[in-house]
Amino acid sequence: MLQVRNVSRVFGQKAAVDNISFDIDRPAFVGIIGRSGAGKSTFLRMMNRLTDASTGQIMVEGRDILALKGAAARAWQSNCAMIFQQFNLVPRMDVASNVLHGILNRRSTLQTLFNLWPRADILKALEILDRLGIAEQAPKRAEALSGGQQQRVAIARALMQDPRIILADEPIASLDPMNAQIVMDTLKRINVEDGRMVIANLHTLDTARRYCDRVIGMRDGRIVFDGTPEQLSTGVARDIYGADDSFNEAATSTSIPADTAPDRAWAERMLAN
Ligand SMILES: Nc1ncnc2c1ncn2[C@@H]1O[C@H](COP(=O)(O)OP(=O)(O)OP(=O)(O)O)[C@@H](O)[C@H]1O
Repeated sequence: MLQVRNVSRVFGQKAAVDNISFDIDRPAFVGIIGRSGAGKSTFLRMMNRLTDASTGQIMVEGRDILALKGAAARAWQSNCAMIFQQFNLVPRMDVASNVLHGILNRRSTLQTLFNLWPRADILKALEILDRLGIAEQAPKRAEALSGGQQQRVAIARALMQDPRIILADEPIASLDPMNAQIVMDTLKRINVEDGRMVIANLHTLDTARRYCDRVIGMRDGRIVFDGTPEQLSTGVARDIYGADDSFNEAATSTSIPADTAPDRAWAERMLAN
């Protein structure tokens, strides 16, 4: 599905991402972990073409998406929607319009000017909000919602684009444990039920272990771990984070209660049904 080949991004003298390569061959839930400055955001931003790569290729269905220009690059961006730590909604705009903004680039200037949306698009937006459990929030201003609800609106906006891949840059870093769980559950559902690949930068080990099929560990721009959550031992984590023996996993925990979060066993049951 996706082949990352020798991708680097250099800022001045420093390689933020340093010659990384890996393949993802199915619509998996992939977590990227690493300490601050490891290069996680830069990688996601290159995938979404928000940042140019210095060298390398990212091949998707035989096309190097890093080489796409103009309309082709924009089409790729709507195929791999991105969600951010700070939600990036329009605060004073109502929730439904925020969701519809996911397809803003498909509208004419005139439609945009008069805020005209085809009925089918409005119904689709409401359907997505309903699926994510926040349909009743549709008329409210985005700024009136809790952080967890706002992140679900951002996910709804991403789904409006009907993307094959969802890139999530620290999607729960601003949320309390309960809302973090709701947002991670939502991303997992989309991954399992829709078969959309999710690549999420995560700053907590327990979340990566619980929700991901595969975890990639980055340190100083390089991949230093690529394996299953089971292989992500404390020793491996210590190495990824460049920590010493005093490394304490609890310091990277979201405190999502273990007995309530849907885990990979849950996802496997869903897939089996
Ligand atoms: N636009 C930029 N100009 C200069 N340096 C940058 C730029 N963007 C990122 N960097 C540098 O690249 C390195 C990697 O940053 P990046 O944001 O990708 O790391 P990260 O792992 O996502 O960290 P965090 O978890 O703090 O977001 C850092 O040293 C950062 O300062």
